[in-house]
Amino acid sequence: MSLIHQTTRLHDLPCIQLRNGDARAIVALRGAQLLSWTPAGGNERLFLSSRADFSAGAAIRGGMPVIFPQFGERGLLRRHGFARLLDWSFAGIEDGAAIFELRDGPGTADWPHAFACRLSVELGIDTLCVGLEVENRGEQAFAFTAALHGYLRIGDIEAVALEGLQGCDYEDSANGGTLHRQDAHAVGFDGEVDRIYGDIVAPLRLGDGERTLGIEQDGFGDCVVWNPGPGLAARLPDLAADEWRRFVCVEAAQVLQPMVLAPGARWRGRQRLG
Ligand SMILES: O=P(O)(O)OC[C@H]1O[C@H](O)[C@H](O)[C@@H](O)[C@@H]1O
Repeated sequence: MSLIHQTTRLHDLPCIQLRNGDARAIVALRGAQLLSWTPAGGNERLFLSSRADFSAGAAIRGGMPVIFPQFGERGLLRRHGFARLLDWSFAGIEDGAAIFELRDGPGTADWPHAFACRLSVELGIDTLCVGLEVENRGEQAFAFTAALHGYLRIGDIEAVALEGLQGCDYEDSANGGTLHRQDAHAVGFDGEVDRIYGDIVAPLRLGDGERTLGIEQDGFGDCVVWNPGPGLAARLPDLAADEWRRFVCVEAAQVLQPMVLAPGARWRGRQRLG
């Protein structure tokens, strides 16, 4: 099978729809943000909020936002950086993957560096592999943090277990950044969970009692696990009541150690779901 693409619109945003056999994915040019992924013969695997704000300048709640060059509030830029808010260009299909590009320009002036980002989306029959490449095109080194902030659709949060993190240390962002070790075999979700796990090596498995999803990453050193729980969810205007029960974010991330790129250097990270 080979990857077929066509332009489309979703929520009034220009998008690229990808097909490989019966597998489908939709990527908005805004943010190069995956909004939908359906493996062949399966159901939608990404969560997109029914109250997502698709207007210009807003961050879309759901899918897979690309976070660059700043994760969260770890720097002077706006929260989670600018990459998820800007229009990327579609560069076509290369080696079986759809390629999206973002370069420095007027929308990135707050971060005074020359760079090129390439996001690759490889749609398999029942897998999805998303890669982020960052190139320093300037004369000075720069540092960045980044993440593929996927909202993974689940049946119900109560039955969810995330395996593969046992023994990993994590920063607990929901509790003042305190440091802990994951002792339990699986991460469960009982209230707000917002953690940055470091030194990820093993593949992860997200199970919701009905199906499981394998999650692998390379290049990215960390994994952010987030669900807002009922308390924080009630304060998020772009999430409907109880929608927090329908997703878990398992984000391939480079956060704890910002990546430093010398002039001309490139970094690559990717996450594989399936
Ligand atoms: O609401 P957003 O800006 O999209 O951020 C959503 C979430 O992103 C990450 O997962 C962070 O770890 C969380 O602290 C944050 O709440």
